[in-house]
Amino acid sequence: HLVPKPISGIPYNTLARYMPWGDLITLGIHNWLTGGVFDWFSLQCLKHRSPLIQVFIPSFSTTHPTVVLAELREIEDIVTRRAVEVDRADTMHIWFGIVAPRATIGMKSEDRSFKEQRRLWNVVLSPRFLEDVAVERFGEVAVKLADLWKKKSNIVQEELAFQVQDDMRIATLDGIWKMNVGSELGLLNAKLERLEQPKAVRKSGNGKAVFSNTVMPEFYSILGTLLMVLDWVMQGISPRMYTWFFNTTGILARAAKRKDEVLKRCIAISRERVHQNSGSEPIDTTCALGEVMRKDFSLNSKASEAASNGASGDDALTDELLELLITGHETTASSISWALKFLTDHPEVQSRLRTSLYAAFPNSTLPTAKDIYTTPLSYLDAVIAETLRLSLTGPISFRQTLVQCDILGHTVPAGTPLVLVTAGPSYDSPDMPFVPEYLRSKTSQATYLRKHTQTYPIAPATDSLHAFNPARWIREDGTFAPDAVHMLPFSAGPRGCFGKKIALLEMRIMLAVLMMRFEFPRLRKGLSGYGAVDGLTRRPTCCYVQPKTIGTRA
Ligand code: HEM
Repeated sequence: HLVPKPISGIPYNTLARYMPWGDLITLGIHNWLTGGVFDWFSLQCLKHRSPLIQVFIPSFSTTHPTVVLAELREIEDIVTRRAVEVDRADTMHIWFGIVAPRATIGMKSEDRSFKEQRRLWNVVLSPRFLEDVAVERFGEVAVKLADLWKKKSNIVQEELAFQVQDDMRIATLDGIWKMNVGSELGLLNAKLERLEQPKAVRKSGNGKAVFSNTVMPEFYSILGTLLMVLDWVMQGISPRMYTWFFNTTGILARAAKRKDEVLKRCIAISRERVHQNSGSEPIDTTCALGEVMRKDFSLNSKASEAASNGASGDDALTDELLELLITGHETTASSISWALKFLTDHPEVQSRLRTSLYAAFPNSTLPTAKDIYTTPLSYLDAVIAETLRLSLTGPISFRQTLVQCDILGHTVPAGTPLVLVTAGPSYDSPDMPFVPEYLRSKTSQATYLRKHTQTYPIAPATDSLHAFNPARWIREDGTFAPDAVHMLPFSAGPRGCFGKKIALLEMRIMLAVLMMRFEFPRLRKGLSGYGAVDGLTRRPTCCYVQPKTIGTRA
């Protein structure tokens, strides 16, 4: 046999045991034919009609099979209550290690550096930072994105549609940069300026326009190279081979060097400002880095520690900052793009959303970002929840068993990689075999008893789980019901999404501003496909809009 010994009793593809690359070839073919990777894991569970299967993927482990779990209740139990047995997978460290080896995303939760970094960066999740800094920064970006689309639609006289994934990506990157670093990255500005120049439209016809390329600030291409490397390493047959290739060709080294120079300069400026003020005053509340430096300063002066090698060392800070820039823009860009697609294809939902926003903000001007953040907006929250449910932006979490443990009645050895399919058959294929209670972990059973609730998705009987219907998240009294459908789009527990609060506030502000400034008419079939490609997230391949400016509120 060419792959590790299977775990007894857990289904697997028999042929894969006799193939040098195990299941990787079929996964590769699936990816080549469909652009998907994440859904392949769900398909294997459906094929074996089991929520627990094993696959052989040498790039995840050459010594253990990879166990795939697609059962939401058990996944939630593992990520929230079994952190002593299961932690972040080594593969994540290999993948992210290529661009940010000291970033927490790849570290085990018990690592000292993980704890130190998190202690510093947790400041960005404080209610004060979210309301005073993050909301303001994303508000500025949302308005600028709307200005860009207004200009674009004026140029095409509101008669042609255009793709927006790229605009979304640069807007979310501008936003997360501003929130973290405080300065302008200038990507939306560059696009706005390009529209002032001749030949703003490269080509048009068939109901759509393609705008000319823009020369972007240097950091954009540096980050683009790092993301390309990360994408290849994550999806490639052998992460080590790609790491070697990118290292020997110098592609990675050049981008990494420039990235270090840029980010370390930002760190140095923030540190200098805090030191000049002896760290005592809340001087730099305009960005995360300022907050982190202030916290670092006070921790270090209390403990009289040197600030050079720990979490506050520049290398560690640079990697963590890069991690947040990467995880904090592509995820939200994909999710907001999916939301726009769903809303464009469901005019009745779009108009109900707009009406609810007008009711909440009856004045003729646009509400401020803070108003959008602090006002109860049930239907907007429902649209966001429904988008997250259906878009499957980050449908998989990677873990690894630290010790031998039981999963759904099977003994899984220590060191086994786990692929947790949060957005898989357990909530969109109700015909998966029922899991008897006795097979579940003790903590899962106890929680179930305590909650006394049905934890599987409960959709109204008349409504298909595949339909985009935000109303399923609205209670009879009109309030938002966050638990209407059991789902984990951000995973959960100590290693769930660090940026969940930021993502939700960003989606709220962006969608409210865009919906109050534009109508997005339904487009012809060729412009509304639902194809997707998987990279760091599941991204739509076709996301056209044809924004029509709404008069008085613009
Ligand atoms: C709609 C947008 C987003 C979605 C759907 C999403 C989803 C996820 C998921 C599924 C994970 C894996 C969790 C696990 O392994 O259990 C994750 C991790 C993470 N996310 Fe997000 N995310 C989003 C936005 C953001 C934003 C805006 C940030 C940063 C500001 C961020 C930062 C992170 C970080 C740092 C991790 C690693 C956490 C750790 O290792 O402890 N995410 N995210």
